[in-house]
Amino acid sequence: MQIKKIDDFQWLLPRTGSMRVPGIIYTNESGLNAIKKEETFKQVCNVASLPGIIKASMAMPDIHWGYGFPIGGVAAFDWETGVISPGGVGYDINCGVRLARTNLEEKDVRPHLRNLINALFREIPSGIGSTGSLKLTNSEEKNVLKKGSLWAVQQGFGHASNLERTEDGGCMPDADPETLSKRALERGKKQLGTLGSGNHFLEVGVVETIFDLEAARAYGLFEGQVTLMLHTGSRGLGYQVCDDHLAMMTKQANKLGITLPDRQLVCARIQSEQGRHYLSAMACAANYAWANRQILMHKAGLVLMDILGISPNTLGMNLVYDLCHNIAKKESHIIDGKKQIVCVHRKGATRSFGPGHPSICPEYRKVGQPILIPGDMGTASYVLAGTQRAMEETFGSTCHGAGRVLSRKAAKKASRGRSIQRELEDLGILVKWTGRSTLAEEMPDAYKDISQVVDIVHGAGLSKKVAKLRPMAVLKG
Ligand SMILES: Nc1nc2c(ncn2[C@@H]2O[C@H](COP(=O)(O)O)[C@@H](O)[C@H]2O)c(=O)[nH]1
Ligand SMILES: [Mn+2]
Ligand SMILES: [Mn+2]
Repeated sequence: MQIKKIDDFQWLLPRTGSMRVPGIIYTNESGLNAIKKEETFKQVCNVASLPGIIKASMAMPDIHWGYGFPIGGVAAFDWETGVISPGGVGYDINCGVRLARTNLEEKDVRPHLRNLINALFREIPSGIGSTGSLKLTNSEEKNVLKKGSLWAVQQGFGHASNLERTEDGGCMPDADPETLSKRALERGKKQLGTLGSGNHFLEVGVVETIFDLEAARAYGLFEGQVTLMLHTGSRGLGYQVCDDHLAMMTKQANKLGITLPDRQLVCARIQSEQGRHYLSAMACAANYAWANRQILMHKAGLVLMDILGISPNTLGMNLVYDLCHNIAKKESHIIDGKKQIVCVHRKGATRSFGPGHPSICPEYRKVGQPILIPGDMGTASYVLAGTQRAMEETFGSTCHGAGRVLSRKAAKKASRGRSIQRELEDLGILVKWTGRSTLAEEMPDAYKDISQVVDIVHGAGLSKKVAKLRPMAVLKG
């Protein structure tokens, strides 16, 4: 497959065959070598062949293979003529990250760390298929699906001020619970307030370095500060929505009038009944995920206060931001000098809206929206800020994590004969986990070097480095 260097951070996959637009990969020379080129480039090119795609099929430096669309992929489709694809959103609809800051410093927490991680492990249900203490009635579940984070706040989980620090206020419009299958609703009733499995985590961290003082001040971050980072999504409900709609769209794939290069790219016109049906169900799952993260972060704050024996004022917990990295959104962007309404698919990619964007809350608007980039449980995570350049080049998007370099199977093999827990403890990081293979599959070597990935999006101007966080204690699914 042909690839041409555009500059130090951008590579072009020129149009060939059925591609309607070119592919663009954001990475550098060494990042390019780390990508499994055949399978991932092919996925970028396949996405470029879908109807209504605008500008380019893009990939961020954390790119790796995904179902149909690559993880780390960004693609925008014209709202009138384009398509929506469940594989372009992913199975875990609105999987995302939220970060809370506290008034505490490492020295306040370090002596209690073992008790803290044990208590978090007790209080936050985790693992595949885990169920929570919240058992929803049918009508309560429908309210969750319609209201998202607001529902959680109304039940006493967190504060109303959290909403404006959540992407889209923690609620996508047009969420109609009647679009969900019985099975999806059934799965959702028992799983609200649970972390999930494997890659999902709750992490106690500390701000190690500040790169951009003005943005860090706006976000309320300072060196030595203790933070809580949460990564989870819409659990079995979101999975079921994706699965249901893949099956429905596959049945009616002939309606699209094109031959798909890969069956996993199955999609529907945005302006079709099927397209609208999926978007409404996706919005329900997105709202469920926001409520889930709102509940879990509140619970984590209660555990911190209990273990440290401190008051809410001493803890001073405040949401920095909450973002989704598996979503399709109706957005307005300037394309070739003209405003255009598009459906931006970000699958393993994060919104990166720059300074002045009206959707950013007033405290952050001057510096751009916060972006939360988890790395891995043994290295680091980053806080970045959105940029104008991202608005111009990538429909306001950047990377979402380090991205895997080892498959789960390869990671398990590479961990044989090692104690990942001990390796992490030697670095001062405590870890508790639920799944039998989680620690091996999720070990730091399974992921790309987060600092390199972040240096690429910073160098490419898609987002700006604000702060680096170091993990202290990690709860994994
Ligand atoms: N700080 C931590 N980051 C982690 C951990 N496990 C995974 N990760 C990073 O999160 C992203 C999430 O990507 P997804 O596609 O799996 O949703 C992943 O790429 C890693 O970089 C962790 O325990 N702590
Ligand atoms: Mn997820
Ligand atoms: Mn995720």
